[in-house]
Amino acid sequence: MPADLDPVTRHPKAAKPGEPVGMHNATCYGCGDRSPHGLNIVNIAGEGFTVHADMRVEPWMEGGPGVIHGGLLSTAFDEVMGAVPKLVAGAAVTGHLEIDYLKPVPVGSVVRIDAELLGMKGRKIYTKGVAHLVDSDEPLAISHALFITIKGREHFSAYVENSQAADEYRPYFAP
Ligand SMILES: CCCCCCCC/C=C\CCCCCCCC(=O)SCCNC(=O)CCNC(=O)[C@H](O)C(C)(C)COP(=O)(O)OP(=O)(O)OC[C@H]1O[C@@H](n2cnc3c(N)ncnc32)[C@H](O)[C@@H]1OP(=O)(O)O
Repeated sequence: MPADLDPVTRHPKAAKPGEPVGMHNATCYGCGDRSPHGLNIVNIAGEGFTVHADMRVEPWMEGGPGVIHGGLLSTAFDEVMGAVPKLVAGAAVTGHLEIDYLKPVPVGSVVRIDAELLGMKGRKIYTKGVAHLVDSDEPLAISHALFITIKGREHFSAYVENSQAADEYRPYFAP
């Protein structure tokens, strides 16, 4: 992370502490409420530049016997940490995501991910996430991720026809 970070302020339209951060997209696998096989994560804005979300570890999320699949946990990190840019900048996509898995996360538990802004430089937004059980502060996994701000229309215009919601998006992407 660069030493000469930019000053950051909360976006005037950002969710207030305790409010849900808006979905990326209704058909987003992470947060969409119209993603039939998705995680349906609800990101909640916190104080400062933080976001958190709880996720019940369902049997279909299993990797090793009785514990969550690591790739699925990485999706949850990507989703919750990916909501942090919405507090400060708007649309952004993941450029880099890394995870240290410290302890298994049991099927049947409720895992909480706490995400925070570490800093911003130009289009680059540096974040950290910690996964723990809702009733414990012991970290089970720690993630660092870099998000890059984008212009949504430009970034997705070549792909929007692949969307489950292409019919609804088409008018917004019309030249
Ligand atoms: C009316 C309109 C309606 C619009 C509706 C839109 C609604 C939806 C809105 C938002 C949806 C968000 C959904 C989030 C879902 C959860 C998060 C995900 O899963 S996202 C999916 C996975 N990620 C990707 O698919 C990215 C694929 N990568 C790219 O597209 C490009 O590489 C991109 C955009 C990340 C950067 O490309 P460049 O050409 O724009 O910019 P460059 O110059 O390469 O990078 C900018 C700066 O970032 C650094 N950078 C880029 N990637 C880096 C990396 N991997 N590591 C370190 N630095 C990196 C570069 O070195 C550069 O730094 P220096 O400004 O020069 O200092």
